[in-house]
Amino acid sequence: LVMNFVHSELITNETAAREFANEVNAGSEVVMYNFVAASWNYNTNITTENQQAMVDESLKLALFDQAVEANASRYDWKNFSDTDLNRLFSKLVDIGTAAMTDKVKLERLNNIMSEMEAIYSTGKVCLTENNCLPLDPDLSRLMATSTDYDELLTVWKGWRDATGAKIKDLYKEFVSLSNEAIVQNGYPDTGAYWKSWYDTPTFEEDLKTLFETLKPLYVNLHAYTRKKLKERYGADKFPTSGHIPAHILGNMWAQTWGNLFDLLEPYPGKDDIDVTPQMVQQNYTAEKMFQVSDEFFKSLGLIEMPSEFWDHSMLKKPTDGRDVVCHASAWDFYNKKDFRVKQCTDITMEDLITVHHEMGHIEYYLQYKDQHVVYRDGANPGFHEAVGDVISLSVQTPTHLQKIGLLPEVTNDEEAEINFLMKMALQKIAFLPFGYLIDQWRWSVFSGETTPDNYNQKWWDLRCGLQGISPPEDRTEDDFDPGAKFHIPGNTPYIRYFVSFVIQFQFHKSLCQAAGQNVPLHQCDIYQSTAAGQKLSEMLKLGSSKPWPEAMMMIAGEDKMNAAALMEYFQPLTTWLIEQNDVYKLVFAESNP
Ligand SMILES: CC(=O)N[C@@H](CC(=O)O)C(=O)NC[C@H](CC1(C(=O)N[C@@H](Cc2ccc(O)cc2)C(=O)O)CCCC1)C(=O)O
Ligand SMILES: [Zn+2]
Repeated sequence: LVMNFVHSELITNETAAREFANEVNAGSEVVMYNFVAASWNYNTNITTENQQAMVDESLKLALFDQAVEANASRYDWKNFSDTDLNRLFSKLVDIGTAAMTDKVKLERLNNIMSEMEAIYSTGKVCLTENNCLPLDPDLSRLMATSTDYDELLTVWKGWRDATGAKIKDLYKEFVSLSNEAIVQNGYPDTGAYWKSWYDTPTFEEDLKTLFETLKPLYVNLHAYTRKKLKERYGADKFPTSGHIPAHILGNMWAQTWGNLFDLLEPYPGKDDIDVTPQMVQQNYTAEKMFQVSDEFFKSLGLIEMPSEFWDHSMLKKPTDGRDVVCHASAWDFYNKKDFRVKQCTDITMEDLITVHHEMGHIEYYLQYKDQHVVYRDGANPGFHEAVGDVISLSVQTPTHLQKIGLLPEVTNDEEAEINFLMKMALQKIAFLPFGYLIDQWRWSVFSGETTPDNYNQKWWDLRCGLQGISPPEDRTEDDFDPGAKFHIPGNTPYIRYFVSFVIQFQFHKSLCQAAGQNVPLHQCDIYQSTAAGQKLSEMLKLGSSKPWPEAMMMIAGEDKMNAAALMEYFQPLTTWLIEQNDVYKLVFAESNP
């Protein structure tokens, strides 16, 4: 067969192009539904046949994407006069790792990813011969409540032996296959592709500026926390570097420190703003927690959860012995009808916050469901992470908790205010270096700057240098501590959370103004404000159809990420902490753990 390549001219007809895009949309909804449904089945029932079915669907999706890219490339889309059509086509041809033409390698890549996720999600730590505990809820509860230094160390180390160490070799292969695929999509490495979603040439500098701006708040909180932890565990347990051992912060990864509130509460004996006891006492169920959240969204005039959500979500850990991915997640089935949350919900305030976070994703899906499939995304990934957290900034205020019957009475004095801000800081400020460093590590791995023989060293350089957290016992390159954090085996990018933790305060400030709330930012509750809801939904409906600075301008009145709103929110606590910390600087010794 003589292959005669006809140098067909690029198609310039934009009406034909729009027609093509509409056909792709219809096709995408079917192929995406099949892939998401297969992923859902695997995540809610980890079996080899469900794993294979998911891999099969991801290969079909990749082939579909390759065909779309090939056909879209026949259009002269870069020169379209219709800027929206240009934007749409730029997304049609940008298919990520699906660009891998070698089917064997593409199948291997997908198999590795599902294998890493299975190892992580079925990981257990055996405290005694026949007492092996999973992360959710057992190990998480232990890390949150134990004050036994050695017990915490056993769990901390055990989790990393059961997950990270077992994932290391798979991850090396994953990195090279992912990079090989992404090069075929026109990017130098996977990290470059992930950063392209923010479409900002100064993105990394902007992030560094934000981090440096916020670092003093973190240093003060870190110094105060370390002082209190030394009182609890003894100063001899702390390295001379000024770092805090990683296993005593109330969380498996020391990413948020809210579970230390009992120790760190500045003025004990005030209102019990950790409403977990009230939730338990009022027989809260997982369902009830989601109904409380749904009611808040409805109060803003936003879209309520459809019946499919209630019929098909998995709102608590199954009791039939199935292995599931317990890590909470929200799901868009791309058929404009099916939207679900999968969460092994615990009856705690921490999980009530997570409920709102997941419902924020669902609200975004609902708001942009009539967009073209390629536009059914956040304006940038940070936007998607911010929606639920913005709502929960209002929900967590003592006045709101009182409105929904979880706080009997609210004391309005300086000390109660500092207590509240401390609780919020342990959730938001403590997180900032962690949210920042995960993809600093990953981008360096994808770019080749960090090679497999120093994966762990680089991880701890960042953990010590940026977070002031050090390993409670020696680590080697036989360990793979990044692999003990869901998003690494799960291959979920992470800088989106750092972005979210900054912009959610910009959104909050702007929605509070729209709601006519003339109170200090940390006391604002936008509950029942349809004006705030209107402003939020206008932005959400866009999905990713416009560059994110336009969406940012719509909702926040400025087109850049800006730490000012976060700093304004925490200002009273910042002042208090400086007084408490005898204003001494904290120096994290650079690289050595
Ligand atoms: C199909 C799919 O994957 N869907 C995506 C959504 C989408 O992309 O459409 C999704 O559901 N991703 C799961 C992920 C879950 C959580 C998470 O991982 N959080 C980070 C960081 C953090 C910590 C504190 C906090 O308050 C907010 C964030 C962590 O726990 O380290 C767990 C608890 C909260 C959010 C999520 O919802 O973002
Ligand atoms: Zn999220």
